[in-house]
Amino acid sequence: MSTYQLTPKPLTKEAFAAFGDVVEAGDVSKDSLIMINDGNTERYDSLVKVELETPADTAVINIFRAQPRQLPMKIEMMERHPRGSQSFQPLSGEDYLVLVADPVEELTPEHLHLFLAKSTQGINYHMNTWHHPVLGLHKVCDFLVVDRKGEGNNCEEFFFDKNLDITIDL
Ligand SMILES: NC(=O)N[C@@H](O)C(=O)O
Ligand code: NI
Repeated sequence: MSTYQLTPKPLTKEAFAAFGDVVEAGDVSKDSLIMINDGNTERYDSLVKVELETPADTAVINIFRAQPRQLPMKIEMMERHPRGSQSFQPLSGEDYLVLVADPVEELTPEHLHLFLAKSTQGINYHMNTWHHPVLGLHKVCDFLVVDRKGEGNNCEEFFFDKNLDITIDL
């Protein structure tokens, strides 16, 4: 049995850029920030473009209510959405984990990248980015999820060899 233990890096725009976007107010380029509502409100505008495979697809807004993961946690699979992007915005005030992988067809533990996202940071997986299903921590957490609805299968899964012992922890 080969053992791999991953601990997270802090989530930053730069570190996550190959996999998607970090969605947060405050640290954005000046042209994203628009004052609206007669100066009452800061609009952090168009931080992410929702990716949809065809014009017939629709972007939908969901809420995922995730049970907290028990750590250390064994990682058995990854998934990707080939027909659209998927974003997660935390609603419950808790940090969470984000596990992504390099764009290869046969994943090995070396392709995995684990990030710790702050409770103020959302993420957007670019279309077809390998990721683990939502990894909420500490308590039941809600996430606002924007992703693609349309024809065809939009979820491909990869299962690691059962002889691999891959675990994530804080
Ligand atoms: N299956 C589903 O909608 N959830 C996953 O895509 C996920 O990333 O959590
Ligand atoms: Ni997903």
